[in-house]
Amino acid sequence: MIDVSCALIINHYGQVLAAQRSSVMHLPLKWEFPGGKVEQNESAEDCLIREIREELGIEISMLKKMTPSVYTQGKPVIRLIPFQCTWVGGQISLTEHAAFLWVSPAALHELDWAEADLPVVKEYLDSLGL
Ligand SMILES: Nc1nc2c([nH]c(=O)n2[C@H]2C[C@H](O)[C@@H](COP(=O)(O)OP(=O)(O)OP(=O)(O)O)O2)c(=O)[nH]1
Repeated sequence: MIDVSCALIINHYGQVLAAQRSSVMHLPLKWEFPGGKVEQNESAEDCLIREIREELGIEISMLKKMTPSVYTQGKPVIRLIPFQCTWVGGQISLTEHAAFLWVSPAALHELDWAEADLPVVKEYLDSLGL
């Protein structure tokens, strides 16, 4: 099983950043929360700060850890570790993804999410009473 940290980056309007995997990545064109694999001797939080710098070029601050979800259908099995975050600096510039969107919570269900992200979307909507 590999640990993957991911970020629900929430802006001042309450919108959440969704990132679309590129056509050359595994799970092409699926939407996900940006992040990546936790390296050896790295915390999930440090991984996320590093990955968001690499993939989006911005600085984030952690707000809250959410419930990890384990996705067993793929290989390797993935444990997705989500964090709610705020954007604290820098300008978004994509290095790996095809696109990004700021999505209002009510519209999150409209995107074609990677399977492992669906429980994360649900937990976030539940926490808002949606
Ligand atoms: N980053 C991220 N990965 C996800 C999500 N949902 C999901 O199933 N995954 C999967 C896709 C990939 O198989 C794996 C993460 O790999 P990755 O390729 O994005 O991470 P990485 O940048 O560390 O990988 P690498 O290219 O450096 O090896 O987790 C998600 O919301 N965010």
